[in-house]
Amino acid sequence: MPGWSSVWSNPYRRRWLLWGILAALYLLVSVYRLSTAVMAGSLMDAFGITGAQLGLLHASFFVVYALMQIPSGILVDRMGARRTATVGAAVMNLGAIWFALAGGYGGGLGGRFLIGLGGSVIFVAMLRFCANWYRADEFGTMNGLCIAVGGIGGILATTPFAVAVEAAGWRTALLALGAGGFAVAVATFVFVRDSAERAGLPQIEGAPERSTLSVPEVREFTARIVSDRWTWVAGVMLYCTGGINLTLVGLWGIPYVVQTYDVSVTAASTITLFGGIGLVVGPPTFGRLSDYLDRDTEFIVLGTVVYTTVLGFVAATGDPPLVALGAVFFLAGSLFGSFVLTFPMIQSRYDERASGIAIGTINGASFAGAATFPTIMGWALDAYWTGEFHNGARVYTETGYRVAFAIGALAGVVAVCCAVWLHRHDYEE
Ligand SMILES: N[C@@H](Cc1c[nH]cn1)C(=O)NCC(=O)O
Repeated sequence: MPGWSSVWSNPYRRRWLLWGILAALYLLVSVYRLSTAVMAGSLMDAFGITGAQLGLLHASFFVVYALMQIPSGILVDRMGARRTATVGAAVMNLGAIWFALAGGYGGGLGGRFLIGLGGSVIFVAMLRFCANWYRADEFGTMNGLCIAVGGIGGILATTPFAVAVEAAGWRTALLALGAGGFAVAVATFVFVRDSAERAGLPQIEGAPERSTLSVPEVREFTARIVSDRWTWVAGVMLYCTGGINLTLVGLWGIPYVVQTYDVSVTAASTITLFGGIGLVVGPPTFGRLSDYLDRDTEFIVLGTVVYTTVLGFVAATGDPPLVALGAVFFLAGSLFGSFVLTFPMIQSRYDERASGIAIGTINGASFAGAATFPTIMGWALDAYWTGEFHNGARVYTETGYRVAFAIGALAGVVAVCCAVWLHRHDYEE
């Protein structure tokens, strides 16, 4: 076991410690963003709100998160990962405490808005940190590991958070997370440094100091990245795949399983848990494979084809065996690991100092999908609804759910087209 002083003085060890602090912040982002599912009943009761108002409360996070991705990239490339993540973490945890103390719906919306606003900068800051502290041929693996941390957060937001809410109440559970989050924000400011040089350590071989951008450079890179056709194609692919994943795991997956298989919410949440496990396993695996084999678009094409096939399978069968459904959710989560290989790809298309803007721009697309697909799928479900209610909630038909999954498969077809374009474009370059 290396001693503390060797961890501190060795840049190859110190970077893991600092990455761990940022990862703890991102874990919290992920817990906060998916926590409404577990608190749904308590929130409706505490604020006296309808399902639609609860949906808006949940979606408000994704709207602000998506809109903030390009500004987050700009902040990270201008101010550095440490300062951006510290401010973001303070705002996010202030939002959580605000939410926990809210007396009504307006206060709750304000708190959730602040959680989304502050949380939106953490992931991009963490990747920018990785770009400075890890070599280019380690970046795919680090990118996958970062996404996996989000997957762990998604898992913690299910049964473990439900147990905490049950034991202490939603307000106390959120207050505890907010207080813990503030402590991590302080640790970020005190310990994290933007590069080995800034930490007073020898440079990491192959990861040179990447200085921040000037204001004219920010303008120039933002304009170039946003007007690049490659950005749009990768963005549409992430919009379709990330948006559908987050919608299935975060919203419609559980009602689908409960109503189609007549099982409890707890049992149904095991199925969506498979999606979270997939997100923990897939991204580091694809990232490692991509770094090792020096391949990316091949995995992306394969990933989109399998993704579309499994969603199409549910649409075609309607009620496949639960084991098969678990496999579908697991695959959907894991294959996201192939889609986010676009992050290291876009990073390498531009000056390394603009990696925050580059990654932020396409990362926003998944969350734009997460803000729109719930409504699109909701329309399909409503269109086939027969008027049945259970405990005040609409009971949708199997046909409605099949159409919703067909929308997912259709989005998958669009993603396949984008992936093929990216592959051919990569080949021609
Ligand atoms: N964790 C993904 C989103 C996702 C896709 N499927 C399930 N979750 C992601 O895009 N992470 C980046 C981030 O900003 O959180």
